[in-house]
Amino acid sequence: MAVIAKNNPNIKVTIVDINQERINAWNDSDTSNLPIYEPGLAGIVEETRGKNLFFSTEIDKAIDESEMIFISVNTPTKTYGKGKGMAADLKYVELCARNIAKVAKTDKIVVEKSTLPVRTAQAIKSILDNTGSDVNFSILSNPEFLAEGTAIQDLLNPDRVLIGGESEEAIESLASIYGSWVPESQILRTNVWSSELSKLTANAFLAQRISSINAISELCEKTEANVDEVAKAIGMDSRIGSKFLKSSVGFGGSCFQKDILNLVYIARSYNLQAVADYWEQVITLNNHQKRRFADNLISTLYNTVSGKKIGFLGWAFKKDTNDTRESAAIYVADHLLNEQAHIAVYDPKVSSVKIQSDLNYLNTRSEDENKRLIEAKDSPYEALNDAHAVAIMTEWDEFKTYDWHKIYTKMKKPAFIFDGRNILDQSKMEKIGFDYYSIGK
Ligand SMILES: NC(=O)c1ccc[n+]([C@@H]2O[C@H](COP(=O)([O-])OP(=O)(O)OC[C@H]3O[C@@H](n4cnc5c(N)ncnc54)[C@H](O)[C@@H]3O)[C@@H](O)[C@H]2O)c1
Ligand SMILES: O=c1ccn([C@@H]2O[C@H](COP(=O)(O)OP(=O)(O)O[C@H]3O[C@H](CO)[C@@H](O)[C@H](O)[C@H]3O)[C@@H](O)[C@H]2O)c(=O)[nH]1
Repeated sequence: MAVIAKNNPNIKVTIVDINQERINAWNDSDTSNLPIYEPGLAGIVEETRGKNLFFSTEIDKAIDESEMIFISVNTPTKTYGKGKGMAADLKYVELCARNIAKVAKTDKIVVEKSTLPVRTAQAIKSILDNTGSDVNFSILSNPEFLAEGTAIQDLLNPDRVLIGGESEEAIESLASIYGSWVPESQILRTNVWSSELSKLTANAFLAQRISSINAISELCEKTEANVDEVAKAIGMDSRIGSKFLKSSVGFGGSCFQKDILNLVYIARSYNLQAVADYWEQVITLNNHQKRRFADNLISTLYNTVSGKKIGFLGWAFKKDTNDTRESAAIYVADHLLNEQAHIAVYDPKVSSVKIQSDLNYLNTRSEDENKRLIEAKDSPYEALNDAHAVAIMTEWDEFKTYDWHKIYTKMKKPAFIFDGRNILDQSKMEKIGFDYYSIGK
């Protein structure tokens, strides 16, 4: 919405949320307090806020005043009832639709911006069309393809913008907003169902590439092949392409797992078992990769980490974000804590409170125990002081620039590095004296 506001000074954009604390943070005059850390975002908020970009909790007022409404609320995996652990929970989307139906007195274009199961537009339409009033609603699907950490660049230069809908007038109205900065050839129009399904499919394909290269990484470790060399060799085939082939401790983030589980659930609900089984393997392999990383660490440390200090570099699910949702670090830490390890974490953007709440959410042990076993440190050197091993969980660039000689001298010997992101130079680390382990080598 900030990027839309920046590129359309004549359009008033109001972001409304039920969460007062979040809205307050978005309105904070010190932009370092914005709730999301995303390179380039604070500058755009500063440029547009109070001019044509507004943040508020007055939801009904914003609905009343708007001609176009983007539903962008969360669609997490269900934690209860039918489809628990698989289906997307659409209650927040439905609440929005009901709120719009209740408040709207003039015609509206309603845009599905949240990631939704294919055919959700039908449910939204049914709610909006049964209000008894003569207000007309046009529903569009306009999935979001930005990746966190590069969101602003992705939005300013999107590979494509996808708009699915029936009403040509509504489609062109939304297309003209993007048209102020996106070339016309990159604005794709489809039917609603193709648009909804394309979003789930795009995420499934992207995640599948990571699970595919991660599956090969395990084979590399057995055969003296090097996964980075294999990725480079296959990526130079233009049919395969070089992007998204970086082997890692496992993908995280709020989207991939949730959207694939949702895809699997939809396939099963149509009784397409082979299709569902196929995509489910992407998640199975990802869970295996996270577990394998933790198990390797334990077995290398002479089969026990009990009472040992393990330093974690990184907690976010990828670099350049403060988002930790589904981060591999959470699951690796949980496994090591079950083995009574002590963990000290340094992440440049993640707070100690967040780390504790991520672990408490898993409900594996008491909050007090989590507090006792894992702590966040303000500097990497503190986190690694006296540690038996370093686990690199996020690929923050600054990790490469540390004084690794100094870190080595302060660690217990033998000093181990488990590089879950393959970011350090193996020969340099070995020369310093580290026992260095990475993924797929
Ligand atoms: N995060 C991403 O990078 C990304 C990228 C593409 C698509 N998506 C999709 O966008 C959607 C939102 O994701 P997110 O990461 O921003 O989630 P989020 O949980 O960070 O934010 C959702 C916000 O919606 C608010 N909300 C919930 N119900 C509301 C209501 N009835 N009225 C007003 N506000 C309400 C919540 O308070 C919260 O602040 C999801 O469907 C997700 O799959 C996210
Ligand atoms: O080669 C790679 C690329 C990514 N990752 C990991 O995969 C996860 C997801 O990364 P990324 O896709 O870059 O970030 P997200 O913000 O989760 O973005 C994905 O999910 C969004 C939400 O649906 C979509 O909009 C984006 O297009 C899609 O890339 C992270 O843990 C990465 O570290 C790898 O391990 N290897």
